Amino acid sequence: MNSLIKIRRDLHQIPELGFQEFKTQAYLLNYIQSLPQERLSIKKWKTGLFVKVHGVKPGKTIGYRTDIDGLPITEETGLPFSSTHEAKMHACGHDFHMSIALGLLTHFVQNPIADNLLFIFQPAEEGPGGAEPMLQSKEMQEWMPDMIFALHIAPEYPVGTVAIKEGLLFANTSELFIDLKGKGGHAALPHQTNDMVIAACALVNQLQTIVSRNVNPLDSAVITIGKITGGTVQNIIAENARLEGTIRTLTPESMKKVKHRIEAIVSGIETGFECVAKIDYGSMYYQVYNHEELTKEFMDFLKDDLEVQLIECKEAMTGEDFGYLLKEIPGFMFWLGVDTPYGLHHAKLNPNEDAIAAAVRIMTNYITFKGN
Ligand SMILES: CC(=O)N[C@@H](CCC[C@H](N)C(=O)O)C(=O)O
Repeated sequence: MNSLIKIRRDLHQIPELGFQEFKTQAYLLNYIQSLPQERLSIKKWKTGLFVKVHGVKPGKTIGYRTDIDGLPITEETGLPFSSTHEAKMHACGHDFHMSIALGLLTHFVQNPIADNLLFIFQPAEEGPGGAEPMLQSKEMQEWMPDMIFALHIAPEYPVGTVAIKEGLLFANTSELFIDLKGKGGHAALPHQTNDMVIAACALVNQLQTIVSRNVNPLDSAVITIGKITGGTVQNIIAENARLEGTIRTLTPESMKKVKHRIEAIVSGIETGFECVAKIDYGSMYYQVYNHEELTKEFMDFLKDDLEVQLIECKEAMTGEDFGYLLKEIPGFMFWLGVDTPYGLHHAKLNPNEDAIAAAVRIMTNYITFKGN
């Protein structure tokens, strides 16, 4: 078996949630320390890593970032190398992203280029967000790259596909948690209570009017409530309910507007249902905005590559805290085709492993071109 596929399968078996990536960090470190060390400098940052490959005649530093965390999903792929961590899964391709980064790192340790390379192994992309604090860290400030690249697997495209666009690629995101507190009581005596199951249902419905009635139809936004909890048993009226969701917008300005509307609607629910509500926006990610010139240059570079199918894609409502790095450092992210029927965040996601070698080849060529 190809060694990067073995690495991917090893990592696939040990998914860990944001800032708990202890085994993942140890695995990455163990592998990186097994490479020739002459050109390497390594710094740990929380559960992540910064790894610098010193160039032979450095003029600049090229950054490459991978995320390393998994999701709270129970895997249903039935693969022999399924997750060994209960209710956790690499269902967003971060096992692929890490293997590709290690493939690049291995290549450039063995075949150094003129410029320095900085590999960033970033925790907590799925939440609460590792990119922004990593960017602010003294470790990164000392090794700040001049440009930075990353990729994300895309189930819908065949292997060999690179899908990218200049400018906005991924949305602005904000988590959304709303706690409702009313007055519980006997199921047969509703007039003595303020039922938070009813309030939560009304709130979910009213939240849907924001996208349909407050956002310009030529703009776009998403409000998804992914989880509702409330109540205790079937014959007690619920005193508490909690909605958990996420907001996606195409601009930071629309995010402000959507939040303003959420606050107005929640305040109406408080009045209408005589309850108390608390909104918490959790973690927020800045949009992924690809640097125009570098993206165009990358696309031109790929046009001569007969093994790559280049697609100029549309922006997506997915979020990525890589956006914080792109806000400060020129660079881009692209979608990498992995050809599989189940989407990101699905318990049956099973990407085609041929995409690992394809990505390593593409990015080895591009980084070599940029760094010599
Ligand atoms: C690529 C991808 O799927 N990213 C996640 C980022 C999650 C951000 C945050 N936890 C949220 O839910 O708002 C996504 O869900 O798009």
